[in-house]
Amino acid sequence: MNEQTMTPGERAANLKGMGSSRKRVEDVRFTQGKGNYVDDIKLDGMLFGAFVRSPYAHARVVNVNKEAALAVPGVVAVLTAEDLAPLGLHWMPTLAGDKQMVLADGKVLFQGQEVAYVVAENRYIAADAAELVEVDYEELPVLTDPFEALKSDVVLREDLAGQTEGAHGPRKHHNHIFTWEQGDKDATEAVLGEADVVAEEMVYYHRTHPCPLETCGCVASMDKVTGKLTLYGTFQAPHAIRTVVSLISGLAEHNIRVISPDIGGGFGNKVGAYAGYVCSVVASIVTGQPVKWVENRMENLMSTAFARDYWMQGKIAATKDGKITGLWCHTTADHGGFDACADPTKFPAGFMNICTGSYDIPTAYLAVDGVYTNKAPGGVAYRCSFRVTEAAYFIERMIEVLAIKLNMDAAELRRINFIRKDQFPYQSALGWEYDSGDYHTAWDKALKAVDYEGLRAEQAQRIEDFKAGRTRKLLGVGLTHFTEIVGAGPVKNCDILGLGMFDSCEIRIHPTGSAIARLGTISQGQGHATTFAQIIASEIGLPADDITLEEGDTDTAPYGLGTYGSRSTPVAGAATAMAARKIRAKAQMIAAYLLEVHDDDVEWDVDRFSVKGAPERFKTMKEIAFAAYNQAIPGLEPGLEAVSYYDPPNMTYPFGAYICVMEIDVDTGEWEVRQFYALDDCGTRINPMIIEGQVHGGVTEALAIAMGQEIAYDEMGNVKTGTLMDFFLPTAWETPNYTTDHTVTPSPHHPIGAKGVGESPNVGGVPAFSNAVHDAFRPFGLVQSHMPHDHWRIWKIANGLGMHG
Ligand code: PCD
Ligand SMILES: [Cu+]
Repeated sequence: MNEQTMTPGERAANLKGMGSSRKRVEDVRFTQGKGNYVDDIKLDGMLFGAFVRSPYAHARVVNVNKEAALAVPGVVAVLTAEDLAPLGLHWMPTLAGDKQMVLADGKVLFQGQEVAYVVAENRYIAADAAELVEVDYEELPVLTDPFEALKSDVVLREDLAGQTEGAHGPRKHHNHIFTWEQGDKDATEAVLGEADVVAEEMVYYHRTHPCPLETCGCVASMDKVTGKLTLYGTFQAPHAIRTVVSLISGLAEHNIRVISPDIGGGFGNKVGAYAGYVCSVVASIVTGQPVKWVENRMENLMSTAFARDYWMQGKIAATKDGKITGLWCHTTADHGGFDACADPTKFPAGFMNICTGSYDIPTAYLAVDGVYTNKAPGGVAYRCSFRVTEAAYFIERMIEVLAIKLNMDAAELRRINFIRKDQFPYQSALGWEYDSGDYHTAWDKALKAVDYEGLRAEQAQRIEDFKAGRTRKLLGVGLTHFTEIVGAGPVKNCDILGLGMFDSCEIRIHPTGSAIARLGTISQGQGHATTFAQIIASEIGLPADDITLEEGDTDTAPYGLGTYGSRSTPVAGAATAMAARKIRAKAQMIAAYLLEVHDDDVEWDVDRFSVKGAPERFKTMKEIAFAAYNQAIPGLEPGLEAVSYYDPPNMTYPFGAYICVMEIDVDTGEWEVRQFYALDDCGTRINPMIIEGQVHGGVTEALAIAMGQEIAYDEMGNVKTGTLMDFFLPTAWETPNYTTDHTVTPSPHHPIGAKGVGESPNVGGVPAFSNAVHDAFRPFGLVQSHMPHDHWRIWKIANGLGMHG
């Protein structure tokens, strides 16, 4: 084949552009063990830092004695709040505008809180010496229940005592953080008062943890000669970290270089700033040597950002034939000892106001109260963007509860309430403008794929058999139709610490027709090097294999807000397409010059510009690239590169229909997923194989959360699930087979029509699994029970329903 004879289709396939299941280019390195993670970084004279952490959930720190630790050979320094205070570094601002102690100053608020930081020649000495730091604690009463906390006389945050205004408005109580209200309270209450039917329920989404394979860590290296600080770390938002480090340390931002090397899974855990980063930076400045800090698994589970812990009281109103007329929700959000949620500033409960879901609900009201307790701070993500998982779980449970009350089929109840295709762009009662959707088509496709009618018939037979004593197993059909909101976001309403949430891409085409692109985002396993090259390949006609992608080095990448909230495709993906289009526009002028025709007389054709009406006269992108560096073209600068900073006009609203078929043994509480069907609509699909991988991963995490995973505390505030012996991570053994499917409803405002997908499977998966458990017991009277649905809890449901004789 040569360039003259190849058909446009063949030339397009050669590019491996959008729509191709191009193999992940990252994996050649990863599968050979050649990844380069933070812990692989070894610098000359590097020291190691380890924390002394509080064993108590609430206690006064009366005294810290470092002497024994300092006497250990190889120990270089032991830092406490007292050492940091004169530098103003004993606290740091959280992403939610709260004040978090870097090292405990007089008091600890959760088990595992950082009290002292030991710096030593290696990790072993640091750990041994940390054990020798003597801390005198005076125990205080512990509050682990947010409802109790709001009533208690015990003041958790003494530093805020008497402060009636918080970062998000007035505080009602000394353990209260904020109240956030959306929608129309009076109108919603009026609707509830007049409705034919109102279903009411408390929906609890337990506390869990992203638990990436690689824990959090960093290496701080202060070069005293150049005055430059290099900070390597597991950062999902490297540029934001650079700005934060500059603001809190006083170092000029141009003297800080932040590098995120390979990241072994982020899942939201690596968005925030941790005490370990600050202490490592200080230690490197003080000692003049590089300092590494890497958490162990227990530290990661106990002290870094948790997810969820939302108590959602709901009321849903409907006519007697099932048309929903109103939704009311009051959420009590347990934020732990500091408010460290990673939400855009104006959204203290994230995008929880997407809780009207996929339904056309005319009137709604949402209030969220954030509360301090003696638990670890965080409250970020874990495949949910900003509290979207909680919102989807809430509405998908409320729909089921309403179906019970109406004695209706839950699939039909959804169908009659879906936002119709012709209603998009749809204005929701809680303030969002959904960009596009076609819920009915997706729903019908899903029900048909699993033979929904057949399943219900089988279930009816099973119930009969169970009642007649012929089986001890129940069958549950878990339905979910979710609507996600990703791509934060428009600078007009989304910022983190004042930084607008745009994103960026810079592309440079080399003379020989290959390229490098740099983005403000950072892959943690999503495969950006593969997919973003595909966008460029389609846009400018150079093979994806000839495009290098680089992320995560703030000295080279354009400023961006990072990767979380499935924002990379909606925001940086859009920037990538826009930058590529700038290049194509310049290429058009170069081509016209070379072909000696007017700019308007050439047209784009896959990988080249050809003369209109004379397709045999053309210049390929490769030829154009060379010309850009080799010819003096009148009126044009040499070179071929472009940068785009993209501020999206709106979020994108991916959606999906998930169905889980589950068998449950009422005597043992054991469950088995017989079938799991996941239909996702993320608009234009860049790489179908990567999407499928994202869905497999996200549904598996959903299985974990719904069926067993929990960060549980006892009444003393001890973390009961601080190891992987107790914290459920599914292995291949527990993971069922998934069937993936899709529809394509492009985003009307995104340059290539793509929406995010990474979070969707978790948002949709959790309610699908949970609804399956509930559905199995529905015929026997179960309305609502709390996750995680481990064997013991399922057994208790069966027992409570009198099924054990
Ligand atoms: N339409 C479409 C979309 C998408 N895609 C693809 O897919 C992926 C994803 O994307 P997105 O959705 O946009 O997202 P991003 O931003 O990138 O990412 C993020 C996400 O992602 C996920 N996934 C994953 N994977 C892995 N492997 N690892 C990890 O870590 C992770 N994480 C998780 C999470 S959690 Mo957050 O942070 O919580 O908020 S959020 C999140 C990429 O590659 C892309 O390109 C395609 O293809 N197409
Ligand atoms: Cu999230």
